[in-house]
Amino acid sequence: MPIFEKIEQCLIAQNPFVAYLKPNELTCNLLVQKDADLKLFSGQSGFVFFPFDKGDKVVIPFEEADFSQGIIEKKHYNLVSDISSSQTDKVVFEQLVSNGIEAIKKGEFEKVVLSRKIVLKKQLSVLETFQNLISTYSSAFQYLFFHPKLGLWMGATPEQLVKINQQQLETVALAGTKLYSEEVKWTQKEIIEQKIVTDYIVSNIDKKVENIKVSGPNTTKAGNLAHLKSIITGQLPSDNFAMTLIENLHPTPAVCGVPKNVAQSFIHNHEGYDRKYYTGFLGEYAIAGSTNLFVNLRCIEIEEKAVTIYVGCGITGDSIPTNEYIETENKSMTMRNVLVTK
Ligand SMILES: C=C(O[C@@H]1C=C(C(=O)O)C=C[C@H]1O)C(=O)O
Repeated sequence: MPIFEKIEQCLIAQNPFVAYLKPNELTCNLLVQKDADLKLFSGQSGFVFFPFDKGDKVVIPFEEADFSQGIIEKKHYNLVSDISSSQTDKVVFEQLVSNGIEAIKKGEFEKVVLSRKIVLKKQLSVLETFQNLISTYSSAFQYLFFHPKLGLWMGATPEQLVKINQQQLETVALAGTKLYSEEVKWTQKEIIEQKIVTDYIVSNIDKKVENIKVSGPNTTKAGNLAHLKSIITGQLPSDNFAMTLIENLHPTPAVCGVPKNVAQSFIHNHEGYDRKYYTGFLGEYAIAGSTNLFVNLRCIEIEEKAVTIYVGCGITGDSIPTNEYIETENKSMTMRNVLVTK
C-alpha cells in the first residue's frame, strides 16, 4: 500500500504514529504504534518526542511498533493565502522583545529566545499539506507526528540537536537569520548571537566528550532563510551516556538563552503561553546504534478547527523589536508556504 494511504489510515484510526524523512532523502519512514498508550521515555530505542520543558517526554518504541518505508513523489497542492498576523500580535511581540532587551541591558542574562504563535481558525488538509512540505523542504528533517493524547504536529526543521553514530557525536550551533540570497552579509549582532550558542555547546560537552572539533560558522539555507551554522564533533566515552548529554544540552541557547535557567524563567514569566513541543526535540533514539535528533522548529500544531504556527527569534542587547517581529514573520513563511485548508 502506498505510504500516504497508510498515513491516512492511521489518521482515521487515531493510531499513534510518526511519518518522517531525514534531510536529503526521498524515503518516508512510518512508525505506527500497536496500541494507543502514551509511552513515557525511559531509555527505549524508538522515535522520541520531547517538549521544550514542561510536558510528557514520549517515545514510540521501535519494538512495539510497525515500521515501513515508502518512496515519496514530489507534487504540490494549492495553498491558502489568508493567513496573517494581526496588528495586536505585532504590538504584543515587540513589547515582549523590548522587555527582553531591557533585562539584558540590566545584566540579568546575555541572550534569550522569545517566541509567539500565529493561529489560523481553519480546518487543515493534513495529507495535502504534508505532501507540499516534503516536496518543498528536502534539506530539512520533515515529519508528521500524531498521538491521541498529544495531538498532531508537523514541521520541517533545519536544526540538528545531535547525531550519534558509534559514539561519534555531531551537533550544530545554529543562529542568526536573514532572508536567503547568494550574498548574505552577517552583522556583528548575528555573529555574536551564533557564537553564544557555539560556546555554550562546547563548554557543556567539554568535560564529557573527547577530541572536540568546531568548524564554521558558515551560511546555511533553510527554505527562504539563511542561518549561521557551526558543526561541532567529538567522541563520546560510552553509549550509556547519550541521553544524559542530550538532556544536558537541551534547551540550547538557539531556542532558550544564556544563562539557561535565568533565560528559561524569563520565557515562563513573559512569553504568556505554553510552547508545548515547539523548541523541544524529536527523532530516532538508539535505532541500530544511531541517534538522530532535531530541534522542533518551523512547525505547526493541528487541531480540529485551528492551525497554530510557532515562531521565535534570538534576542541580544543589540536587537531591534520591529526587526525581530519581521524575523518571526519570515520564519512563519516556512509553514505558511505549504498550508492547504479545507
Ligand atoms: C526559534 C527559532 O529559530 C531559532 C532561532 C534563530 C535565530 O534567532 O536567528 C535561528 C535558528 C533557530 O535556532 C524558530 O524558528 O522558531
